[in-house]
Order: sequence, then C-alpha cells, then structure tokens
Amino acid sequence: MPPDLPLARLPSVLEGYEYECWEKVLDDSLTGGLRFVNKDARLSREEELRSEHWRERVKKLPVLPITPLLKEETLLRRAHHVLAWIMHFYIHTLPVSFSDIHIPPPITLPLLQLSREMQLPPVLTYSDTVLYNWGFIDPKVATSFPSVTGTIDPKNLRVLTTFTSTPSEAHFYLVSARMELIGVRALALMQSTLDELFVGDSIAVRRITQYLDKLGGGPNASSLASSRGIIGEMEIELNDMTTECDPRVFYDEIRPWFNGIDPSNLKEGERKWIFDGIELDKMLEVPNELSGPSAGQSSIIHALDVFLGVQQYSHSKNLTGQRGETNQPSSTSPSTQTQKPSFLSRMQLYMPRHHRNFLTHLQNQSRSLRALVIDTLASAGLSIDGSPVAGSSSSLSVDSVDLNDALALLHSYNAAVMALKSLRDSHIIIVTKYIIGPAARSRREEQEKAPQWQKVKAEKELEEEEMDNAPLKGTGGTDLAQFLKGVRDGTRDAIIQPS
Ligand code: HEM
Repeated sequence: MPPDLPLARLPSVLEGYEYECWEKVLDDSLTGGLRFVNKDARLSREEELRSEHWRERVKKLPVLPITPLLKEETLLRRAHHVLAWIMHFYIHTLPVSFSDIHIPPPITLPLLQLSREMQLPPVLTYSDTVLYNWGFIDPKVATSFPSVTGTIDPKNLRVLTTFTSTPSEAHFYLVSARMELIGVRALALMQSTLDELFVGDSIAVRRITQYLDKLGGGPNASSLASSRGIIGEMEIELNDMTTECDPRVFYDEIRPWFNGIDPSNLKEGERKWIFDGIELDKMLEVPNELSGPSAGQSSIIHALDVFLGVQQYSHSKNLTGQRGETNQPSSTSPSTQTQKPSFLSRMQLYMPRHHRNFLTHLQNQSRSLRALVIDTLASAGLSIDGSPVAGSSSSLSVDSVDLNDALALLHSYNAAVMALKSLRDSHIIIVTKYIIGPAARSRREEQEKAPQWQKVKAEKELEEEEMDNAPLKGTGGTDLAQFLKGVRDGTRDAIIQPS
C-alpha cells in the first residue's frame, strides 16, 4: 500500500491543461447508471441512448498531454486510474457486434503514454482497483494516525471508484486493501529478518524464530498479540469477503466489467481492441498485455512466497496457468520446452514497477531464509530427507547452534509455510464460492433455456470440460481450479522435514 493517500481527483487545471474533463466523464459514468452489455443484456431505448451519449462525450474529449502529470507519482497513478476506468466503461457498454472495438484517441494516447511511463499495461490493474482506489471515511481520525501505512485504521477506509455502486463491489476491493495493510507489517518483519540473515549467528537465529512466529503464528505465537500471526490475520480478512460481498452480484454484475483480452489468443466471439490514434506517437507500441485486474497482481503474497523460499514450489517457472500443466519445480518438470511466461512473471507485469523491483530484490538476496533454516539444522547435527534441498545456497556459516534453537527455528519456519498454505485453502474456498459455483449454475441455466438439440450438444461439452480438468478461466486466463490447487499443494510441499 502506498504510504500516501491516493489522489481522489486530478487538479482541475495543470499547466493550462484542463484535466477536469477526464474526471467529469468518469463521474458521469459512475452516476449515469451505465449498464454492462453482452449478448444477453436487455437495455431499454433510454439506457441505450444514455450510454451512447456518454461514449460520444469520451470521443470528443481533447487529447491532453501527460507531461504536466510527470512531476508527481500520485498524479500519474490517478491519471492511469481515471483513464483505465473510462476505457473499461467504454468497451463494456458498446453494443454487441462482430466488428473490432475501437478505443478513441483521447483515451488511447494519454493512457498508452502514461502506461509506458509507469511500465504498466494500458488496462485496469489491481493497483487501479485496490492500491490507489481508497480514501478515508473520516479524515480527522486518519490524521490522528502518523502517516505510515502500517498504522492506518483498516476500518476507516472507503472506496473511490466502482462499476456498479453496489456494497458488494466496494467490499470486494476493501478486503484486498485491508489485507495489503496487514501485509505492511509482514514487510517490516521481512526487512528485520534480512538484516539478521546478514549477521547469521545464533542470536540472529533466535530473533528470526521470533519474527517467523509473528508472521506465521508459530509455536510461541500464543504470547503474541495475534496467535494466528500476520498471515493468519490476512486469512481472517480474506474470509470476511463473504460478510458483505454477495457471490451472485460478484459473478453476474461485477466481474464482467474486469474483462480484458489476450491479444495473441482471442477467444471465440471475442473482439479485438484497436487503439485508434496510436500511430500519432511513434514511441508507442501496440499493447500485448491486456488482461483485467486480478488480486494475483498483488505483490504481498508473492513477496511472502519469495521470502519464505516457497515460490520454487508454489510457482514453478513452468506454472503458466494454462491448461494441462503440473506444478513441478522447474528443474524436474518434464515440460521445460514451454515458451510461455510463468504466471508469476506475467502478473508482475501488472504490478507497479517498484513492487516488481522489490520482488526482484528479494529474489536476488545472497542469503536466503530457507537456506538459513537448512544450514542451522545441519549445524545442529540434523539433516534433511534425501538429496540436496532446493533453496539451500549454503552461503551462510551458522556455527554451533543449540539443537533446541535449531528445532524452534524449523517449527516456526514450517508454521509460517503452513499459514500460507492455509491462506490458500481459504482462497480456494472463496474462488469456489464466487466463480466456480456461479459458473456451474449459469451453465445449468443456459442449458435449461436451450432447445433440445442444443441440450444434447451442451451436455457433451460439459462432459468434455469435466474431463479436461475444469478448464474454467481465471481473470488472467488461468486454468482456474487446477492452477490454484497446484499453487496450494506446492506451498505445502515446501515444508522442511529433517530425517
Ligand atoms: C472474491 C474474491 C476473490 C476471487 C473470486 C479471486 C479469484 C482469483 C482467481 C480467479 C485467481 C487466478 C488467477 C487469475 O486468473 O487471475 C486468483 C489468484 C490469486 N488471488 Fe484471488 N480472488 C479473490 C480474492 C483475493 C484476495 C482478497 C487476495 C489477496 C490480496 C487474492 C490473492 C490472489 C493471489 C496471490 C493469486 C495468485 C495465486 C496464488 O499465488 O495463490 N485473491 N484469485
């Protein structure tokens, strides 16, 4: 989460350019009751006209330069937020037709230029829907907290922009935002652990054990503020999704607005997105990453994976999220010939650039936590099952660690890994409730409506899909159930077991 409050509005005029017109068009999309359009949408004539009128206004916006926005990161973030929301509203309110979707130059040019500057795709991302999409309910209470993200009261957050103005949508973003806030404390513990790893002596081992207990609710966590640890707190927050986000509203009304496309692999019936006016700026390239937002683009859980040395099990390089793959550590997977980027590396493209850099920095640490655990066990005379263990760089020299200290470190480390696995268990339950279940319901309803000859065909298709490992797609085009279970099971496999 950014330590600064996200900008709720661009300045009306900046260096003589009126950015207020972008904000106004976004305001009107929010208050104008624009409806999502697909082949089943039944819009009244009045709704059609309203939506058409709004899109005409978008087309007539002036093409504004982004130079005045470059002087502050918060301006860039707000501008990306505003233009990406307008673009999704624009695309998803267009009448159904067979022709390509044309995004008008007043959106194309500044959005592509901003995205180039920010190294983000020109599409709605998790940072637009969560990281930079909040304000305080009560600014007075907020200012009584120091301006450090870890101390923001999660109950004092409100959402700035939604597609549907439903409480379900606001809650959907707020749960993620609160998880990010909890995660800020995890980042602080990671930092302290990295410092101790540098020292690497027996005192460092004891301190790291305590940090891990705070993170994962390990054996000594009962004496701490939260016996579930920080990862456990994140899981509790995730489970709070069900209190105010209605799965039906989420699946039918909210999620469709997030839809992006994979330009290199359009699905049947999907329309190409053409960025009109792109040729006017020679520096711009036709975008090839246009998936919609997904919490898979959050860096906090990936950071936990990398920090715990779990990612080579949970997110092997071969795990692309595409159909029919297994989640094996990359060195042992039979499918090394795959050219597709891994899920993790694709999602990183949608993260703010400094989040991406942070993950790379974590990954490139010469001293890893997992290696410390293994080396500490070795120094206490314990070995690990079987041949060399992935994650042991053996660059540490941990001398004469007491057996009890080594075991305490091991148990705390394993508890943190299991806490992450448990978080993923809960996530799978949530995804089942919010996507897999409703998708099955909607397929059944479609089938019931269909004439008899189509029913026979649909039944066959359903059977094929079952056999093909439930190939329901996630936001980022992942093969959902199989992918998420692979990540969860991979996390569990990272447990260290001394022989
Ligand atoms: C209704 C709530 C949620 C739904 C329906 C949902 C759905 C999904 C889906 C479909 C994926 C697969 C990747 C993709 O195709 O985008 C995914 C992955 C992921 N989601 Fe969620 N998600 C929800 C809430 C959250 C929250 C609140 C977080 C935490 C910030 C989160 C974190 C992740 C992560 C880290 C992944 C990558 C897989 C992994 O590392 O385990 N999700 N989610």
